[in-house]
Amino acid sequence: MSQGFAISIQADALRYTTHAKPVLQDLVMQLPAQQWTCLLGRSGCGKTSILRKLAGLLEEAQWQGKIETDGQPLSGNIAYMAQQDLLLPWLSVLDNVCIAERLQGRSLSQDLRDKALLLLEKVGLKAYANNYPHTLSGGMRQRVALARTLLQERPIVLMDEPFSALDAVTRHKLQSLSFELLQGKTVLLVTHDPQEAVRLGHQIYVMEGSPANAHLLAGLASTPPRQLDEHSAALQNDILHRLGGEHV
Ligand SMILES: Nc1ncnc2c1ncn2[C@@H]1O[C@H](COP(=O)(O)OP(=O)(O)OP(=O)(O)O)[C@@H](O)[C@H]1O
Repeated sequence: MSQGFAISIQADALRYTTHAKPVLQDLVMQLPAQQWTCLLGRSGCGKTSILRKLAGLLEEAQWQGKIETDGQPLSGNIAYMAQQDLLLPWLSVLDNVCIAERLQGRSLSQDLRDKALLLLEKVGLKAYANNYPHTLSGGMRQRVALARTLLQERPIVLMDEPFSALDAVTRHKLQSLSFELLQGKTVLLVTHDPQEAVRLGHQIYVMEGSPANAHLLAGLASTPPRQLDEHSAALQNDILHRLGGEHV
C-alpha cells in the first residue's frame, strides 16, 4: 500500500483570467505526511482552486508559487473526489466505482470487483451495484463517489465536501469509515462543517481575507478522530469566530 507523503504549498498568487483580483495571495500550507488536513473558508474563497491545482486540473488560472514534495511526483499519486460526483451516467454503480481502472483501459479483475463490492457494502450501497446513477439520490451518488475514491488507494487524497449531501447519521458513519480506510494517506479535506473538521483534522486551516490566505488553527493537541467534548466545542467556536469575521 502506498503511503502518503508531505506536500508544501506556497501560492504567491492565483488569478483567474476573468478576474481582476487574485483569488489567493501569500497562502502557505503544509500537508504533513499521512495526516488529515481540513480546510475551511467562506464560499468562493478558493478552496476548490487549491485542490484542483494539486490535482493538476487548474489550467484556466495563472499560478505563481510552488508546490513541493519530498521528491515524489503528485501526478499519478492523487485521488480527487470533486464537489460534483462526476459519475458517468452510462456506467453502473460498480463500474463507476472502478472507473480509474477502466479509464486506464484495463479489464476489471475479480479482485478489484470484490474490493469495490466490499466498499459499496461499507457505504451501504451493495444492493445498488448494478443500478445506474440516475436512479440514486444525491447522498447515494456521493457515497458511490466516496467508494470510488477509497478504491484508488493513492497516497494523496483530496476531498471536496465529500459528506455534505448526507444525513447526520450516515455522515458520521462515513467519516469514521473514511478515516479508518485512509490511514497512512495524506488527506486534504475541504469542508464547510467546523464539527467535521474538528472531528477529523490532525490540523485545520481556515482561509481568510480577499485575496485569501490560510490560517493554521492553534490548539489541536489531541489526535483525531476527536470526541465531541468541551475542548472540541471550543475549537469549533474558534473556527466559527474566524469564519464569522469573513462575513461582515
Ligand atoms: N474556472 C474558473 N474561471 C473563472 N473563475 C473561477 C473559476 N473557478 C473558480 N473561479 C472563481 O474563483 C473563486 C474561488 O472559487 P473556488 O471554487 O475555488 O472557491 P471555493 O472556496 O471552493 O467555493 P465553495 O465553498 O463555494 O465551493 C470564485 O470567485 C470563483 O468564482
